[in-house]
Formats: sequence, structure tokens, C-alpha cells
Amino acid sequence: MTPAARVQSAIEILDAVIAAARTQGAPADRILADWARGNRYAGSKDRRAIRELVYAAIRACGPVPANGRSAMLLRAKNDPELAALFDGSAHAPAPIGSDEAAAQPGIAPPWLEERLAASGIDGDEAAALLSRAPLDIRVNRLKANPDTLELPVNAETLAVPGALRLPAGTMVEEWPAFAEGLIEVQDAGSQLACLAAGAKAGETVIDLCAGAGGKTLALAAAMGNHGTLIACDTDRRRLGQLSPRAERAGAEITQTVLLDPGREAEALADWQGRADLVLVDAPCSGTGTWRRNPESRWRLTARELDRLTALQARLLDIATKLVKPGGRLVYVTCSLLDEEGAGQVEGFLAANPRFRAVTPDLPLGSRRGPGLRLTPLRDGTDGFFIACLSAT
Ligand SMILES: C[S@@+](CC[C@H](N)C(=O)[O-])C[C@H]1O[C@@H](n2cnc3c(N)ncnc32)[C@H](O)[C@@H]1O
Repeated sequence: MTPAARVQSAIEILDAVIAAARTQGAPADRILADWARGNRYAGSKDRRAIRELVYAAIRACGPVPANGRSAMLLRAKNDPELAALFDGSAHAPAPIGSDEAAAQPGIAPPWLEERLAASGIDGDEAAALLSRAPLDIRVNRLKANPDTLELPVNAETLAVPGALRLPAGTMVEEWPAFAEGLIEVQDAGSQLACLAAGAKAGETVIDLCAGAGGKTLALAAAMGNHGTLIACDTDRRRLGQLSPRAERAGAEITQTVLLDPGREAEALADWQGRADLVLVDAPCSGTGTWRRNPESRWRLTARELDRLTALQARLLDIATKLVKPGGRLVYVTCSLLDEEGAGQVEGFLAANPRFRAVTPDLPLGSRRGPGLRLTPLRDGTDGFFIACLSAT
């Protein structure tokens, strides 16, 4: 493909990404993969270049752009080489019209930028939400020793025990160490959230929103495979991914419980007041993960944020009933909005005097209200809010 044809293809893919963002359709990664499958003439270099063009354009636009061309024009404004490729030749984008409008730059749609700023995320902190994420792995202590594990490439050691950092795009899934369950792909921020949970051998632990079990596996490793570990979720497909992962990781203590939305407490009736630890890794807006899914900021609405904060409050309420006297509740979101983090937990503490906040002892992060916050700029992780709540 010529460089100009790559730009035109990127514009068409952006059109699909924008349409999907407006209709809650497929994520950008899937749209790119589908495009590659349907356009076999594009070689690996073409695909890589197109991917770069698409993601750079997504990152550059704040509000949802009108179309793919206006998003690419925004980038072309500051890149004369890119602008020169709009030459109207075969498969190239049409020449840029003198009055043609480029999309609006920014960090996010204005309402969301305002909410972030009100939560103390602006300037460089906000810009870093759209930086490129590295690839972090967790060494699985059930099967490997972080000090002696040999990997095909040199990895950076991090302040997080057992965490290693690799360049983005490293194909770890092809390594024997991955197939054998010696390592798991997991952002260092997620690993810190698990560290904050402080799960210990012999405990009864409930991972209330386990998804595909990323944190469940880390909890099993922290527990040294001793105790009871219950992974719950309302999403059958995600929860179904846990068993094969647990098998590969040698996480033998994990059990799964599929929850019915609105009737979660019923499925967990046997565990009321029995858990040493309940982890609520709550569904959230994901503002801390824009490094990986930059177009997700075009999907979020104020109404969806309200739905999420109400769901988080409900999940916290369900969790309180599971925690035994002297136990703990650890609340985590990968969001940097206070309404999903510090504000949510402040409201919880006001309504639940049985719980008090304890500052998690972590090598990274900074205080935010009753919890701790990790940010891409300061901590080099995805954005997270973590609160440790101890019960009397
Ligand atoms: C942030 S994700 C969890 C990620 C997972 N803990 C991990 O480490 O990979 C939030 C999860 O909450 C689940 N969820 C949504 N509503 C729920 C509910 N009412 N009860 C339990 N889980 C719920 C979602 O299906 C999603 O998997």
C-alpha cells in the first residue's frame, strides 16, 4: 500500500470506530482486526502503520469527531508530511479544502474533562491518560520465582513485587512461560490493588466482581493456594474464562459463582458475615484505562456514569453483609473520577459506621480522600482508586 492509501484506509476505519462509539458497538481493536481480515492485500507493515494512524487520531480528538476525515485532518494540521498525502491520487484522500474543518482537539468531551479536572486530573495528569501503555506482567508465585525466572527478553523490574515491564506489543502469549502459567499479563496498578487487598493463606476471600479473574489469580497466588477463594460475576462469558486460566496458573482454590443481577445476595446467602476479605473491583467508567482504549471516552455519557455510581454503591452494600467482624472490604475502580472513588467511599463510610478506612501500604500511589490513587503520570500504571475498609 502507498502511504496515502494507508491514510485513506485509516480514515475509513475511523469512520467505523466513531459510528461504533455512538452506538455502543465494537471496540476499535476489533474493528481494526476485522478490517485486516477483510483486506488481505494489506501486509503486516501496512497494518501496523494504519493502526498507528488510527490510534494517533483517536488520541488527538477530545469530543467525538464528526467523521474519520476530520479526525485525520486534526493530526495533519501539525504534520505537513501527513497533510501532503491528501493529494487526490488513486486510493489517496481527497485534497484538503481551504475551508474544511478539522475535529476538536482535547483530552475528552468537555463535560468529562470538567469532571476529571474537578477530581484533580488536569494538565499533564490528564494528557498522560492518553499516553501509550507498556505491557506489564505478574510472575505467578504459585509456579515461578520472580528472582530466578528467565524470559526471552530483558524486562524492567518495578516497585511492585513480582511485576515486570515489557515494551508494548511484546508477544508474551507466544512464550512457553505464558503457556505454562508462570506469568500473567496484568497492569502494575491491578497488581497493586491485589497487594492492597492483602489476602493471606487460610482466609475466606470473595472476589465479588471477578470478571475473567485477573485479580482472582493474583489473590490465589497471595494465598499460596490455601483457603477459600470465591470468584463471582454476573457475566457468564467472562467468568467462564476463569477456569482455564486458573488451571494454567495452578490456582486450585478458586470456585466460581455466577450472580443474577439484582439478586446477588441470594446466591451468596451461605457466605453472609463469613468473609475475611471481600474485593469489590467495581464496574466503572474506566477513565484510568484510556491508554489502552482511548475511544472509550467517546462512549461514556453522564447518564451511564450515574448508572455506574449507583451500581458501585449497591455492590458495596452487598459486600458489607459478606464481611465478617474484623474482616475487610477492598474497593477498587480503574477510574480517576471522584464520584467513583473518593466520593463514593466517603458516602459509604458515612452510611456504614461499622467500617473505617485504613491507608493501604503500597510502594506507589498518593492519598485521595479515604483511599489511594494511582495515575499514569505519577505512577506509570493505569489510573486506579483503591480503598481498604476495615470492619468492626
Ligand atoms: C472492573 S471489571 C472486573 C475485572 C476483574 N476483577 C479483573 O481483575 O480482571 C467489573 C466486573 O463487574 C462485573 N459486574 C457488573 N455488575 C455486577 C454485579 N451486579 N455483580 C457482580 N459483578 C458485576 C462486570 O461483569 C465486570 O466483569
